[in-house]
Amino acid sequence: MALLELSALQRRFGATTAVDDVSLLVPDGAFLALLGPSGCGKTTLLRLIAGLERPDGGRIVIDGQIMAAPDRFVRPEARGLGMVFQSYALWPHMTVAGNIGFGLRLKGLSRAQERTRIDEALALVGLDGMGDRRPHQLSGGQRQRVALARSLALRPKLVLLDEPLANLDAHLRGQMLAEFRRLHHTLGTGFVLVTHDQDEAMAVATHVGVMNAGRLEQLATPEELFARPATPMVARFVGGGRTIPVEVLSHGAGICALFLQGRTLHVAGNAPPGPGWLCLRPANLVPDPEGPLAARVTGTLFRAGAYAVSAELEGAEDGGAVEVILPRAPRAGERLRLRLSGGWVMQREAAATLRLPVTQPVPACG
Ligand SMILES: Nc1ncnc2c1ncn2[C@@H]1O[C@H](COP(=O)(O)OP(=O)(O)OP(=O)(O)O)[C@@H](O)[C@H]1O
Repeated sequence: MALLELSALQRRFGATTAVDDVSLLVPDGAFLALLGPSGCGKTTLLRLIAGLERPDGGRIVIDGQIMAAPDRFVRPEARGLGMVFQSYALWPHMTVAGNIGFGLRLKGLSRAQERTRIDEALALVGLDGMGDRRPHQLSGGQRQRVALARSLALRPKLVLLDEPLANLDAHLRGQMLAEFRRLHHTLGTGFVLVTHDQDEAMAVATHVGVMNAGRLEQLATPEELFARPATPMVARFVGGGRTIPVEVLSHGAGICALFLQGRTLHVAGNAPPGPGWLCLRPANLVPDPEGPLAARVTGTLFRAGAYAVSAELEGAEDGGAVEVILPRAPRAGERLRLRLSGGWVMQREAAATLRLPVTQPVPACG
């Protein structure tokens, strides 16, 4: 059964359409990350799923149950979901156990059952024995774990995470990401994570939905997003990608022949002959003195032990901006020779019609 099914979902605020005709279907046990630039509508979409916003149109089905439709609206507390927010939203005057137990009160459990659920939830997030502390006696990372334990204690079918790591430092963020992944594997609970950090999304998600101006541009596995972006926006947004205008000469068996810098190159793609975009990520351009392409260095940043070099492919229609990773610092204006070790070609016109069929389930990845 599908974990989450959204059909033609709409949410408007005055003249702004925050969520614009979004349809998607994710399978049971998926970890969905909603990714996109600020203001693209990802938080509104999460709030619609949670029941904190009412849609202006469309339908939300969670685990086979209609939660919102033109004639139906299930209240947030009746949706059986867990929610973890950036702010943690813990009660400061209650102990950790009290905070976790608060949501359990409505479940009609006995004191002993409640205690067992609290202890189980604390153990799940690695906070055994901390039930008597108050939130101010915990670190930021520990508070985030309490917020997570509180939602897991309810044994929800789906946990919604709204930028839950935004207040943590890089080290703690890494730890919590590993924790989310572990919990997802061990519990089999579905997760929906809202983030603007693509490394975060790619690290934990089985499926990533990229949003732009209220619309869903693509829903795919992280690997698919990298290898086969559906729209120019996804190509540019994910993984430091750049798009170069090219002329596609022919297309067959998933390979496009294209014309660039006076040469014919063969690159994976789905574009018919005519104007196309060559989508390149830094890893697709390899320095090679015999390489067929030439580019001029325009800037350099030292990053993660290597040089992230901005360059311009010679002769490209729109300046040909690309990024290349070099093991040495290049000279300003240096002419680099490069070869392609990957890339993706898409049609330049009518890119919107190239959207992948997001209403179809995407196979779960390992
Ligand atoms: N309650 C509201 N009233 C009016 N406009 C709103 C409201 N909530 C969101 N919006 C608008 O809807 C659009 C989408 O906002 P949303 O918060 O969903 O984006 P986001 O992708 O989560 O952004 P960010 O990453 O900055 O949090 C924005 O233009 C925002 O200004």
